[in-house]
Order: sequence, then structure tokens, then C-alpha cells
Amino acid sequence: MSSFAFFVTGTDTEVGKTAVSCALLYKAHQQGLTTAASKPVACGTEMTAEGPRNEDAVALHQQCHPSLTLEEINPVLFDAPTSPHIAAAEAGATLSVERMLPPIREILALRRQFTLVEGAGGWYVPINDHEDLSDVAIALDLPLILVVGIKLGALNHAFLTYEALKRSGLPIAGWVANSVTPPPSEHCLDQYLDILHRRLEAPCLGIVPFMDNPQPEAIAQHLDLTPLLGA
Ligand SMILES: Nc1ncnc2c1ncn2[C@@H]1O[C@H](COP(=O)(O)OP(=O)(O)OP(=O)(O)O)[C@@H](O)[C@H]1O
Ligand SMILES: C[C@H](N)[C@H](N)CCCCCC(=O)O
Ligand SMILES: [Mg+2]
Repeated sequence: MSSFAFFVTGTDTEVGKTAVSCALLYKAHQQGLTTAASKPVACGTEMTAEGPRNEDAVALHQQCHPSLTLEEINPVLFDAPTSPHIAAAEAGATLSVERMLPPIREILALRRQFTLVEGAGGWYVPINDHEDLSDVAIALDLPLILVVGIKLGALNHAFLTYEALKRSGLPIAGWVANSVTPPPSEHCLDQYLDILHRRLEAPCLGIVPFMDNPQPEAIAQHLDLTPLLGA
């Protein structure tokens, strides 16, 4: 089988990129595919018995089959839970596209059947004064998956992000509507979804409801990998 790889971006931070990525990887593995993930830069740590850990990296690590090391998945980790350009500066480091690419390319070179690269925050999050995470996606030349966090304000965020994604020239492989807050009313949710379907010219991979326990296996039930893997 061929190998498929995607860059996962979102309409904002905390919209469910990691939750949806883990669910897509879980579903791919359930379907018998080998999986890998890359979180090239993570900002924000919690101290554990094993040392400082980032929750995105740990969650993605659990969905890689065969297993990879945490360092392979997430080679750059900063303590500050903020924009990568700030977190790097606080740590006395400098990020650049050129330095971020080799570890991601090592993951891609494994040619696992299903690989996801997760950014941080939204499309134009800076990594330094003149480069953004979007530049990493463009350098990788990967098709994009857009996670739309459904909440009040999401439509504007979705359409702004969609315009920026199109401007990159990268194909948009699909989008996911993920309810990160309980929707104000079902009626309103339906209308939000209706205009997203009409304006986002890419396959919808799923509509994920707000869940009390948003674990990969639960979210996966609302996702369809078919548009990503072809017929
Ligand atoms: N469908 C959902 N229902 C309820 N909670 C959700 C859902 N999806 C995600 N969440 C929760 O929302 C929070 C943010 O999700 P997540 O960490 O996946 O966001 P993110 O876009 O990856 O953020 P970041 O920019 O920090 O990488 C998490 O606590 C996650 O468990
Ligand atoms: C720390 C957080 N969870 C993300 N990893 C990084 C979010 C950066 C947001 C930058 C911004 O657009 O203001
Ligand atoms: Mg995340």
C-alpha cells in the first residue's frame, strides 16, 4: 500500500488538532495501516517522573505503530506554553524552517502508511521574526488537513484560514468540524455546518460533537479516512 502523509493545521490553538490527529491515527491503525506522527515543535510542559513532557507529543506517541521514541516525534520542546517564537527566545534558542525540517523528514522517510505532522496553534503562528509554521508545511509540500474548532467566531476563523491555505498552493485534503465547546443550540450548529460545507471546497472528514471524554477511539467514530486514502 502507498504511504500517505498530511500536515494538520487548525483555525486556532486549542481547536482539537491533537485530538483529531490522534483519532485519525487510531482509525488508520484499526484499519491495519502503519502509522507515524511528528510534532516538530511543542510549547508547554508538565513535570512527570520521566522528566518534562508535552501532552501533544505524548498523545501522538501513543498512536504510532510500530512505536517510535518521543524524541523522534517531538525533537524540540520548550517549557513556555506560548507561541514557538517566544518560547524559543525564552529558552535562548532560535527556531527556523531549515532546522525544523530534518527530524520531520526522518519521520516521513519511514514511509509509514499513514503519517501526520501537527503544527502548533493556527496556520500563521510565528517560529521566528520572518518565518511561520505555514512555511514548514510549504517546505514539506504536504497536503493539509484543517481542523475547524466549532464555537462562536469559528466561521470567520475558518474562512480566513481557508483563504490562507489556498494561497499556499498546497492541496487541502480535508477538513474536520470539531466542537470544542458545547454548541449553543443544535439549530445553530446545523447552520454553521451548512455554510462550512458550502464554502470549504475540500472533503469533510467528519463532524465531531463536543464530548465529555474526547478519547481517540470515541472521536474516530465520527471520522472518515476514505477521502484521505483514495477509493
Ligand atoms: N470534540 C471534543 N469534545 C470535547 N473536548 C474536546 C474535543 N476535541 C478536543 N477537545 C479538548 O479540547 C482541548 C484542546 O484540544 P487539542 O489539545 O487537541 O487542541 P490543539 O488544536 O491540538 O491545540 P494546540 O494548538 O495547543 O496544539 C483538549 O483538552 C481536548 O481534550
Ligand atoms: C501553547 C499552545 N498550546 C500552542 N502549543 C501554541 C499556540 C501559539 C499561539 C500563537 C498565537 O497565534 O497567538
Ligand atoms: Mg495540539
